[in-house]
Amino acid sequence: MAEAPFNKHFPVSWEELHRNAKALAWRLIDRGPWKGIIAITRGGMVPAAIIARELEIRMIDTVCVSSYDHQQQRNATILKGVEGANAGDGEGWLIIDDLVDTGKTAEIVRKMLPKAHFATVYAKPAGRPLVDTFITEVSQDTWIHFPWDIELQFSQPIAKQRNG
Ligand SMILES: O=P(O)(O)OC[C@H]1O[C@H](OP(=O)(O)OP(=O)(O)O)[C@H](O)[C@@H]1O
Ligand SMILES: O=c1[nH]c(=O)c2nc[nH]c2[nH]1
Ligand SMILES: [Mg+2]
Repeated sequence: MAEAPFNKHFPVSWEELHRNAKALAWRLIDRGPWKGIIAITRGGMVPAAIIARELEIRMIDTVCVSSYDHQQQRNATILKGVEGANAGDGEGWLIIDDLVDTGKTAEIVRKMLPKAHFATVYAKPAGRPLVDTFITEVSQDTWIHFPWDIELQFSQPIAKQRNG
């Protein structure tokens, strides 16, 4: 697939992620009770852990999907489904991911668990219709940099970045 043009960059700190995942937990608590959480690996595991702590959910399983090599999207591969969780059609279950971008990953997981509630911390417009609950929307040409993918380093002044 062609490289997506990500013109904007949206770095997220651990504190921001924690705060936003907690905000998501606040939105989800009244929609429960939940039978358990299905985290979409790997990005979904971090918000899933925070939400599980806040909602006192101890039943957690994973769906293992891989679809990006950094910013390059390729065909999604399902490495593991949810056989262990006995989640049936997903009724009463919460699916957690860090974000929806094109919505490809969400589409695949929704097919596995059509009645589950799909929640993410971030959403881009193309994926937004596939999510039941999210916290922050960013534009489609924005790349979100999660805290586990980045480290502190020198940053060019904006003027230099714009002048090339
Ligand atoms: O809406 P989409 O276009 O499908 O993109 C969203 C998915 O892409 C990222 O996962 P990725 O496949 O990069 O794997 P990772 O979570 O292991 O980093 C992200 O964590 C979402 O799961
Ligand atoms: O770290 C990430 N940031 C993103 O914006 C994104 N979109 C798809 N997959 C992604 N991973
Ligand atoms: Mg992911």
